[in-house]
Amino acid sequence: MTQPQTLAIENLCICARREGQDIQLVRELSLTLERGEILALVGGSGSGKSMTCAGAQDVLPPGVYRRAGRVLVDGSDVAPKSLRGRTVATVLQNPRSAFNPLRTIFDHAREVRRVARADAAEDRAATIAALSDTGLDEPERALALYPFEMSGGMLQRAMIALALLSGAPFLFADEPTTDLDLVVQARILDLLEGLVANRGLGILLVSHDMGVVARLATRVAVMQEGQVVEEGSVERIFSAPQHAVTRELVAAHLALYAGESA
Ligand SMILES: Nc1ncnc2c1ncn2[C@@H]1O[C@H](COP(=O)(O)OP(=O)(O)OP(=O)(O)O)[C@@H](O)[C@H]1O
Repeated sequence: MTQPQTLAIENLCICARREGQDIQLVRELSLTLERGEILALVGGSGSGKSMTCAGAQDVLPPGVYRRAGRVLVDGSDVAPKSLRGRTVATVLQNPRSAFNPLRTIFDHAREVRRVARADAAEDRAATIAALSDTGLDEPERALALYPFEMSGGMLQRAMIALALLSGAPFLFADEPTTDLDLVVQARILDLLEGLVANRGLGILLVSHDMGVVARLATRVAVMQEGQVVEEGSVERIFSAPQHAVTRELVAAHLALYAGESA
């Protein structure tokens, strides 16, 4: 089966019901993600980045709903919830909260492979291979570990391994390095970069860290109040930002960078 090359979100509108009124959290948002690229979604806190990722897969929190919008894979309409774990894998900010504390890493891996309809007889070998691909030490031993027995960096690698096991061609990575120390952060970024280069994954990277964006992204989409206000290549966004929000984000990054190198 050939893998899809393009994932498009069109005209996504997400609302929350508050005191009998609809509040728009994401407004007419459209984005296209290609295999082999990292599209960074940036913007201030509350601008709608996480809701966009959740809404595109219909995994919205209670009280929040998708009022409009469609998702297309290689130009064909698909049901957003059908993307989960098959076309799109997700890596979240706090890996500890994403794992079931009562289940081992292998239990999680088996569940991912079940959703991906993979051959159960190969679960163990495939899981060891995926854990090893993420650079986790002693992958065989990691199979039997519970989340509380692992560090944040190990868990983030395990979460990325689960994403690989799903075989999904696209990855939504929502602040994947925010809770990690700088050394582990750099290793996880290297790992994500490698997955794009070696496996041709397409990554939607949600980040508030413009340093991470400058290092990893191919393109950047900037959000404000639920809308994409600017989109362009990473070079153009940093060299000639057009929108006030983009200019602010770039200026804040450059000020920090100047401070660090002083
Ligand atoms: N469970 C919820 N119910 C209703 N509104 C919510 C809920 N969670 C978030 N929101 C609102 O949705 C809007 C978008 O939030 P979202 O989490 O997508 O922002 P974000 O850009 O990812 O921010 P951050 O960088 O802080 O994670 C915000 O106004 C937020 O207050």
